[in-house]
Amino acid sequence: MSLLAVKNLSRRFGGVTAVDDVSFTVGAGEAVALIGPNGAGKSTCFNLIDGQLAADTGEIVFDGQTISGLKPRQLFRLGIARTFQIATVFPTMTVAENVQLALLSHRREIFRFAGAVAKRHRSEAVALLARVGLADSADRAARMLAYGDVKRLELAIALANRPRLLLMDEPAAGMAPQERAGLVELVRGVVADGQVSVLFTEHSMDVVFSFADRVLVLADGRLIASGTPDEVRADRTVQERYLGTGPEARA
Ligand SMILES: Nc1ncnc2c1ncn2[C@@H]1O[C@H](COP(=O)(O)OP(=O)(O)OP(=O)(O)O)[C@@H](O)[C@H]1O
Repeated sequence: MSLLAVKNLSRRFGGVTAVDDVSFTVGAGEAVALIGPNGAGKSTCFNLIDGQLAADTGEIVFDGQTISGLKPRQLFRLGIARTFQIATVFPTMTVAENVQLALLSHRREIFRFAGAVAKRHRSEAVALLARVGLADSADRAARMLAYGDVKRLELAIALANRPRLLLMDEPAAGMAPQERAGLVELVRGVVADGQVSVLFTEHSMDVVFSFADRVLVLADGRLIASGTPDEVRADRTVQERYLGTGPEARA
């Protein structure tokens, strides 16, 4: 059974059909890329899946349960987490405290222990930081981190909530090629560990083709292709409508 099943999802904004009868699945332990040109409907799809937007029609099923209409916080509790293109961390807190805060939140202890973040769940936070290669930075202020490391911290924060599905908005945006490769390797490792599936949007084709098990291509709100990276790369429609005209094609 799929972990996530999106069925005939549609959402309009005035005269624009941002997502138009889109259906796809994400299996347990799978990394799936959702790609397409600007305005294709990728963010709207994410906003529908994580409950920020309501669909006009269609259904979203997570782990066998219909989740259409649930609020972001309820979905978060069910195990759907999201990282954003612009990383969201608390810059004046230490790297470890950022993760400790997420652990407090996950355990619903945030109101009881908010004043004592520095003490709670420290060793678990450091273990999560080690998983993303940031253990040595545990006691630095988050604002001191290089951009690529902020993205790693954001991943550790997301993992603190033990998600089963991680939605990643352009995880490699703004990164140098070497940082990108490091992040891909890291997230691949997390997926390979089991338990977490990833659905991500990305404009960097090197990330898409090195990371995704499967690729979904949107254009004008419609799913125009899906398949393995090789299948999608070879697809004439995708080449014409996206890859052939995208920035990567010109690079
Ligand atoms: N809140 C909104 N109000 C009106 N129109 C919207 C809104 N959100 C998205 N749209 C429109 O829906 C379409 C799909 O937008 P969306 O942001 O989902 O695309 P995208 O594939 O994520 O693009 P990008 O790669 O540029 O982030 C676009 O035409 C956009 O202008």
